[in-house]
Order: sequence, then C-alpha cells, then structure tokens
Amino acid sequence: MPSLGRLHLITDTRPGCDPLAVLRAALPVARAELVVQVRVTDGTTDRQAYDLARRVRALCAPYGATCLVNDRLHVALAVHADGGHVGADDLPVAAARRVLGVDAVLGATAREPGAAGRAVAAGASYLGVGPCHRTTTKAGLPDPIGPAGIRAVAEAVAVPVIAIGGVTVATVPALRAAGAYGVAVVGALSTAADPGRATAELIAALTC
Ligand SMILES: Cc1ncc(COP(=O)(O)OP(=O)(O)O)c(N)n1
Ligand SMILES: Cc1ncsc1CCOP(=O)(O)O
Ligand SMILES: [Mg+2]
Repeated sequence: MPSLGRLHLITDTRPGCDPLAVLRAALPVARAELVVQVRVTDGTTDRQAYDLARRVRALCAPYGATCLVNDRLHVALAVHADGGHVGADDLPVAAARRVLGVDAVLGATAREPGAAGRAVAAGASYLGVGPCHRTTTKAGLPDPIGPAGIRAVAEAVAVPVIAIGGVTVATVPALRAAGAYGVAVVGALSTAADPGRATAELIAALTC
C-alpha cells in the first residue's frame, strides 16, 4: 500500500470556522498520517484560496504531512502542494493528472465500482468514496452508501479508498472492516471541542 496518510482533514472555511487553528491542533498528533485537503467555499476568490493553501502547506511541511488542494489545481501548482482532488464537476481525472504531473497525489471522487475503476485507469492515486453516512456539511449529496458501498469499491480497485461523509470516530471501525484505507472528515474535527483529542481518537481508530 502506498504511503498515503490515513486521516484526511478537509478544511472548513464556513463562517465562524478557523481551519488553521484546527490544523495546528491536529498536526502534532497525526504528523505524517495527516493529509490536509484545502477546500474552500464556492464564493472564495483564488487569491484567498492561494493564501490559505500557502499557509497550510507551510504548516504541514515540518511534520511530513501531505497538502492537497480541492478542485483548484492551479492553486495546488502555485503553492507546490503534493497534489489535488477532483470530482464530477471538476477537471476530468486524466486532465488533472496532466496538469499535476506523474508524481503528484491525485484523488478522485467515486461512489460505485464502475466509476472507481475508470478514475483509477485515468490516473487517480486514491479515491474519495461516499457519502458513507448522512452529513449536513455538503448540500445536494446522493443517499449514503454505507459500509457496504465502501466494500464494493474497495474490492474493485487497488488504490487506497478514503471514506467520506458523516464520518465519526464511532463509524471508523465498520468502514475499515469494509476495506477503507482511511477517512476524510470536515465536521468531526472542525466542530470538535478539542480538535487535538479528536485527532488522537481518529488516528487510534485508524491505526489499531
Ligand atoms: C477525499 C474526498 N472525497 C470526496 C470529495 C468530494 O469531492 P467533489 O465530489 O468534487 O466535491 P467537492 O468537495 O469539490 O464539493 C472530496 N473533496 N474529498
Ligand atoms: C465534501 C464532501 N463530499 C462528500 S461528503 C463531504 C463533506 C464531508 O463532511 P463531514 O465530514 O462533515 O460529513
Ligand atoms: Mg470538487
């Protein structure tokens, strides 16, 4: 299995959130097991996304944590991020691979084995699979696929499957048992009273 981190922290840039404070709490705990995906709300300017991504990358570097940028691959290139993540409304996976280059980490969203296989054939190095469970963090999502949906994809591909959508420390064991290599979370860390402790609990559940 490649050395991709198992805990993917997706930045929460909604009003009232402080993604850099959450990251500062998570990094010393998760270190190189952390993958930080810079994801910004739609109204965010490229300049704001660049400024956030630059700061995230600088914070990640001393810990060996991976820095990815969601959707905006020009921002990923501009800050020398480790890679990016694309979904159905973004650049196609093959085009994203051409933009980022052969060595970059490239994630793609998939929720069923057919799409998963096509994404891997086009150059995805990991898959974000979900939503596993109900979530209010992103609107307009299809019905949750649950651990069974994760298993169907994990059995069809040879790249790491990262389960996403309503993931909490309580749901990690079933997702791992279904074949998930890791998980991606927004709310489980951004709304935690103690993000450092929440990180430790997630890492323990992912690596036991
Ligand atoms: C790890 C991971 N998995 C899935 C997604 C969702 O990507 P996408 O479908 O493109 O939706 P947006 O995040 O761009 O709104 C993700 N970001 N990360
Ligand atoms: C971006 C995205 N894509 C599918 S679910 C999701 C949001 C996940 O957020 P949370 O971990 O708070 O459910
Ligand atoms: Mg996207």
